[in-house]
Amino acid sequence: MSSKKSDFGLIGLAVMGQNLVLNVESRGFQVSVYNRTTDKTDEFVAANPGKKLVGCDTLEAFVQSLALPRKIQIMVKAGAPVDQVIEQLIPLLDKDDIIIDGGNSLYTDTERRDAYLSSKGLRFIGAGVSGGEEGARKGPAIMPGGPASTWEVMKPIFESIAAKVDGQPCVIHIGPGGAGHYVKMIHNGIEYGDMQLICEAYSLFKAAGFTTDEMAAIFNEWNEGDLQSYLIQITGKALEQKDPETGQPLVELILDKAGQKGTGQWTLINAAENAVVISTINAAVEARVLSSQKKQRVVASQQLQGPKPDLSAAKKDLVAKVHDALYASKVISYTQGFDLIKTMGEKKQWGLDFGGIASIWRGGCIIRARFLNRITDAYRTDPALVNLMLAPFFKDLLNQTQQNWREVVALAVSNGIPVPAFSASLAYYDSYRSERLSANLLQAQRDFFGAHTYERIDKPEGQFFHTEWPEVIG
Ligand SMILES: NC(=O)C1=CN([C@@H]2O[C@H](COP(=O)(O)OP(=O)(O)OC[C@H]3O[C@@H](n4cnc5c(N)ncnc54)[C@H](OP(=O)(O)O)[C@@H]3O)[C@@H](O)[C@H]2O)C=CC1
Ligand SMILES: O=C(CO)[C@H](O)[C@H](O)COP(=O)(O)O
Repeated sequence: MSSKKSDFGLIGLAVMGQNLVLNVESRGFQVSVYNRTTDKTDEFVAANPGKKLVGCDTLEAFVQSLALPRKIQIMVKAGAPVDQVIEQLIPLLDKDDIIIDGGNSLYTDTERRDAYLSSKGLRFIGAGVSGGEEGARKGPAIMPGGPASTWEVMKPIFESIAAKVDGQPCVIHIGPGGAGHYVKMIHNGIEYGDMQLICEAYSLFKAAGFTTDEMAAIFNEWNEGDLQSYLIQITGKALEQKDPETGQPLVELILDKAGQKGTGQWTLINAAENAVVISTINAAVEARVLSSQKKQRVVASQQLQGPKPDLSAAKKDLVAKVHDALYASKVISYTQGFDLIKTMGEKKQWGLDFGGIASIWRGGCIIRARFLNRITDAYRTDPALVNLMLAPFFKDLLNQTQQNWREVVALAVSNGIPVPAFSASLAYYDSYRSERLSANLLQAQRDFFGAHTYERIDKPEGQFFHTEWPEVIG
């Protein structure tokens, strides 16, 4: 073991932890590592000879191997394991040591841990990390939350390991307390939306008779244009992949039951609590839920009738139309995600920098995409922007794409092809741009059955009226 104290320590050597350690080490730092199952520590260190790694079989040895103030990142399963590791660390640490939780923790857990560790004289950063295995190794996007003074201590390491776009590291101090994990949660919600929109494009192409290789070529081409993004890129690559056993496109052999670990659902709960509409993300989460009910769907497919999907007649223009439907729906999804971030940021007084958040998502993370430059510009031009759709670039884009977007949704609906995220996005757009909705009738209904009162268009706002409606129960 090196006699020099390590610059950084990491607990939790699963896929993310291992790759982050290699990333930090590659930037010139010595890193101590610990994993509950100690064989994994030994295997990891043995698999990486010649690197500045210090493998530790006990937490005591791990803590003692670190330079003061200690900087310890936890990369274990989110939830109770994080609390367990923290409890084990507390008696071993000195005042002002820093614990960083880099997992997908719920932001309210982060707030609780922040207050608890602060009461023990320790410093805490809750940092969302995105980029998967490859991002962790080569440069993730990092969303750290916690005291600004603690961020300053961590900044050199975080900035050196983060992805770079235009020379800028994909990490900024998001805000105090749980702000970092909150923004990571919304990132994941948006990730769900992006993925579902791509899957809806795929289902339309399938119904039009495109082969898997043709679809791969479409996504590869889209990745050269406005839709350029990591998720479009990997979709093209995934569609190209052949199953070694059968030679068939692998994607067509994968069971259509989506998994989820919970960050999308947390986003929905938070949106409901804050009365913010995130219908595209909502549709994406619910699409995963319905997909997972495979047995029920198989039974229903034999009992519930609908049109037989056939878009072959529309095949010629379909690629351009679906491109626009996807692009417009994606704008809506980010509009809703940023609306939620803005609402919570204001409620919690986090002082969030929306342009900065969009800018660090341009690299390293799963939702990295060319069009995040446009969101960055929109918020840098007008940090108080009420709704992203109203920024000049997005307003024009939605005007230009909407005819194709409407045609795609109409085509899907008339062919019985579920496009919940495309259609929810379009409904949001049409609702938001409606000067008058049907809520006048809804208010009448509320007043009718519950004397809930209503306002009138011909009287000042804030005056409430009640009508003695006719009795309907004899
Ligand atoms: N995988 C991904 O692409 C991404 C994951 N994340 C998040 O990063 C974190 C780590 O993810 P990932 O690398 O996938 O690993 P996992 O979420 O699969 O967690 C496995 C690690 O947690 C450790 N662990 C589990 N329970 C305990 C416990 N009670 N005490 C101590 N250690 C425990 C395991 O140790 P042992 O070996 O002993 O079982 C192992 O090191 C998670 O919060 C995840 O949500 C974030 C971005 C992307
Ligand atoms: O955090 C991530 C990327 O940023 C993970 O990849 C994400 O947790 C995957 O979520 P799910 O398993 O729910 O699809």
